[in-house]
Amino acid sequence: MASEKTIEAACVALELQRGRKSVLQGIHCAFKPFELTAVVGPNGAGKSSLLQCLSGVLSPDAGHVELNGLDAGQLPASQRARLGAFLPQSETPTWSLSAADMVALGLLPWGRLPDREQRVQQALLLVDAQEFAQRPVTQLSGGELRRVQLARLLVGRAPLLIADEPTAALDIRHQLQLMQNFRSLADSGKTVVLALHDLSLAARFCDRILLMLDGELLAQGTPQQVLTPTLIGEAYGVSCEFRWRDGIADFVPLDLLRKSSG
Ligand SMILES: Nc1ncnc2c1ncn2[C@@H]1O[C@H](COP(=O)(O)OP(=O)(O)OP(=O)(O)O)[C@@H](O)[C@H]1O
Repeated sequence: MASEKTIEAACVALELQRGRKSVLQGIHCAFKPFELTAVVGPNGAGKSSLLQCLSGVLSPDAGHVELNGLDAGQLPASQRARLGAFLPQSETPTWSLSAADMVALGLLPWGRLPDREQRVQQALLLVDAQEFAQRPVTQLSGGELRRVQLARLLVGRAPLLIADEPTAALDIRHQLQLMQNFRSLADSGKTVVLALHDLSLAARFCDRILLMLDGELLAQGTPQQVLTPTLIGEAYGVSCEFRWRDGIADFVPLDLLRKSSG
């Protein structure tokens, strides 16, 4: 199990309570090798909570996560870390370690690999952050730091990659580069799950979309099946149009359908 090259992850009847609020209800979904999945939905819909359960950061109150058919909650933490890597939505560094050292933290689950330095350099290159390698992470801009944190996610060997809003702080060039990287990683057999707010990027790069609303899965399927004006209207309360041109989706929000509650 520890040396799995590909992984199928599944959420089975997940329920999660945070404070007094039920934030995940009856979640059933599966994530497969070679697939890039976007989890989308309005603020507070439960995307981060779902990703935190999938990665093992949170334990669900009911239901479970399966990794290649085994209950992930029963696996030792070290083994689970080798199977799935997770980038949380936000994280403020408190030590002034170098960017290269921060990236190397992503290799901890594998011990001291002989090609450690090479892997760190390759991961920094993937996110265009080689020039920051020796800079203290406390002195980077928000987007620069995010790219270093993304390199830490990408540096390891885990077959499951989970990232919460990975494009949020990035400029458009680095957003595009990152989504191309995630696409290539999925094409090479990784199982990739991203929470995204950018529906154009989700439609263009992802195989599957999970649309969440109020802790439930409102819809799941291909971008064409899920990103429809009806479903987007129901989830976000906006009217919209998707324009497709040469496989590139352009999501255009048109107007508010109801007063936003968020
Ligand atoms: N630590 C917490 N304690 C209590 N409630 C929480 C906590 N974290 C999140 N929540 C609540 O859980 C619900 C789901 O939050 P979650 O962060 O999963 O949503 P999200 O879809 O990722 O939102 P966003 O798009 O704003 O990041 C929200 O109602 C939120 O207020």
